[in-house]
Amino acid sequence: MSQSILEEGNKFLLAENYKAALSSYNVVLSSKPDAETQIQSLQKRSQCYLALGDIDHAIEDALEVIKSNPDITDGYTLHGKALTKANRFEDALMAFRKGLEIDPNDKVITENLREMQKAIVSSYEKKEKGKDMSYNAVNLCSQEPYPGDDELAEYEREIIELKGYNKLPSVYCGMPDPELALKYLQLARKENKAGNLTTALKSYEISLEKDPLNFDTWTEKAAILQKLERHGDAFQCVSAVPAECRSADIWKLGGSILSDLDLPVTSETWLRRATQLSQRKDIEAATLFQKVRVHRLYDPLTKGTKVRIDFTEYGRAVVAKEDVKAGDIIFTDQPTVFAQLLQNMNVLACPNCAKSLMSPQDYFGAPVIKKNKNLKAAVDKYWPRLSRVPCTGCNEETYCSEQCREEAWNNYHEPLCPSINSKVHLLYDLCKKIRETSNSDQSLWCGSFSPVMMARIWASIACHAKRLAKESGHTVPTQAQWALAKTPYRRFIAYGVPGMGKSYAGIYQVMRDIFNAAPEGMSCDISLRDFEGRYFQLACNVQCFSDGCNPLHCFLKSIADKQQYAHLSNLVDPDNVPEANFAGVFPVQACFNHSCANTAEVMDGVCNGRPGIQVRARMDVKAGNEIFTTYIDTSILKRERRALLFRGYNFWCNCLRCQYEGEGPEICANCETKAPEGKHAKRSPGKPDTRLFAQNSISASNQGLPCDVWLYRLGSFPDFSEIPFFEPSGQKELHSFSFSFFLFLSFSFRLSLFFSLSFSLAHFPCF
Ligand SMILES: C[S@@+](CC[C@H](N)C(=O)[O-])C[C@H]1O[C@@H](n2cnc3c(N)ncnc32)[C@H](O)[C@@H]1O
Repeated sequence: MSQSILEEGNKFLLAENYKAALSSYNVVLSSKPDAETQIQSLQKRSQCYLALGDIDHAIEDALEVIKSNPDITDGYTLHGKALTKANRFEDALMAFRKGLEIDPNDKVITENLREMQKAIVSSYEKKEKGKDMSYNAVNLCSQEPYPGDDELAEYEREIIELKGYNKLPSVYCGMPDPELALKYLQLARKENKAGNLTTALKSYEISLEKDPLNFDTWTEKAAILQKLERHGDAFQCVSAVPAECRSADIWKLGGSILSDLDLPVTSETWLRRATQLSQRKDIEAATLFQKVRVHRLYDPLTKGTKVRIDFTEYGRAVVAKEDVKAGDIIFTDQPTVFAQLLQNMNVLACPNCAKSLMSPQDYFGAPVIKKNKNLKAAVDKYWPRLSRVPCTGCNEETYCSEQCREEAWNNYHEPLCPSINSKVHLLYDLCKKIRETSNSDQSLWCGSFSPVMMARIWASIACHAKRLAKESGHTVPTQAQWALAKTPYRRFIAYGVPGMGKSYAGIYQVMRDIFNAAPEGMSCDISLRDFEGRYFQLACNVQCFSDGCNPLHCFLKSIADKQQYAHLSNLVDPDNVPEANFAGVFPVQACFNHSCANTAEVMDGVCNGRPGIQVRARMDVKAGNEIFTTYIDTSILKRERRALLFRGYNFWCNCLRCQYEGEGPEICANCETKAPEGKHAKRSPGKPDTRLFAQNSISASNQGLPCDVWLYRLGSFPDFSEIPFFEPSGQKELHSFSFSFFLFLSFSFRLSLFFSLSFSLAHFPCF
């Protein structure tokens, strides 16, 4: 009976009569059919719901199918399709992934992934095209004094006194003669305009002798002196204008001169005043403020490297201090905070310095070593000697040395050690739970958002604050000491959608519980805003890394020239080496802006003898030019790149390459006409930056060719001039690249995040 109704339903479904089909499947399912019929009906009913736009029910049925038969791909395909329809792309991706784990060659899933990709892009294009959601860096960056600035300002005041910068300049005051003063002022301006600075200066001086109360003259003279690099004298001139009479422009000039005098905190005070007086309209003053701040905070970090940090329209930016050659290591960087990804927690590594602690048994397996005498001899001799030093209070952390144990204790572990904090087990339980479950949210936390990483941020702040309190003879830190302890994290931008913390209420609660229960002097109450801010800091800045020189690498290197052990390297599958991967935030590297034609790349590296990252130039960069890395896989199409960057990082990319490329391989970059079938540009999927689509009528017409010739270029960005023209092949492999660029599977890219799709972004300035 139910079989015949099922067949009837199938006929309706085939005829796209979804309502009738739905009724048939309802009848079948209410008749308690056998397991096979039930699965089939649920599957078909889910399809009907989907076609009728009842996505919730479609999802419900898909989940039932998965529950009844988790080992076939059908349920996951349906689930993924329904989630795609609901615009829940991350969840859909997870569902399809699970299906592909069962059958990596499932063509239906692959096709659905392509459909989903198109849906993502068009949903963005529809909603967002033309809107510039990128933040206005100058307006959003705070001008609040930095913790500890009071002391620095006092120190700078002493220098100003000592050097006499604030002394009133001596002026010979004869008989006041405002008319003559004006004449000389006009003359001075003329000379200044003509570039005769010294003559102009003389005229300003005479003008001031005749009218010493003309503040414009003082200001203009100061500007000339600044140009002549007589910064001390220049500051004396702006100081000659009483504070209450200073215009926004005078404050700005003074701020700029103070910056030249290397008195950044006082310079910031003057520039802050200029910004306030102009009611934040003077972008130049506000930008200069951020430039001064960025230099004072970052110069110590970039000392001895080929780069400096500057402030541009996109906020902080990495700029070449000197000419950089392709292949140069530009700098190395050490994480401010990091944690091992939960995904590979089974690979032992030092939680304090990220050094791999893998033993030969972990790599080869004890039985293999026991059986293979040669291997045993080699590992006995050449495997690096590693210590495993456990925490004395708990079983959660094992370090590579006593030094790391001590450092970890002082820097973050004390408030996170179960022997000290009765609530910390909540964190470890949470991690365990996340590793065991695998819905998309949880997977995110398994990656860059390891809750351990979040906990470590507050733990390191708490340890730092307690240390500062101790140094001042107290047990509980003051507000100022807490603020000072937070300063290392101010380097990381926090940009995202307020309110997201509620989606992770459980994780937030665990953080609160832990830090409320932390030992005296370390306990703090984490507000929801604080939680969100830290979360977005990770979202915008986190970078993956691992020990690039792990014991296996060292071992293989040591035996490389030993004839008798040469064959042992065959025992290692280079694609399957267990690796302890970490997510960290790196202060200098976090200043890199993105370009789809990135001039530098981030790699595993060694910094101060510890695992960290190194940044290598991909091409020559001239001194003074900004250096860019990429946040995503750049081998994908412009449309997808832009959608991805918007989704993950909240900006529409407008890099050189995006400007150069057309809207797609089927659209003319100049006139936006759609190319006919067979005339689409050829791409080479998965090959970053080797083939660039640049089918454009400008180039075509430059060559004297009409727009409808449909040419495209092949070559290496950005050397356009050298790129020859080729005839299109008509190949339509537009979407055949792998989906692995989604989420953070590729460690050479930043860990891109996918859930801050929003239209109400906010900056968290004090983070
Ligand atoms: C890791 S930060 C890069 C440094 C950042 N400029 C800062 O001040 O901290 C990432 C953020 O920089 C901005 N950004 C980076 N590259 C950009 C680009 N090409 N265009 C616009 N904004 C960009 C975006 O707001 C992004 O979320």
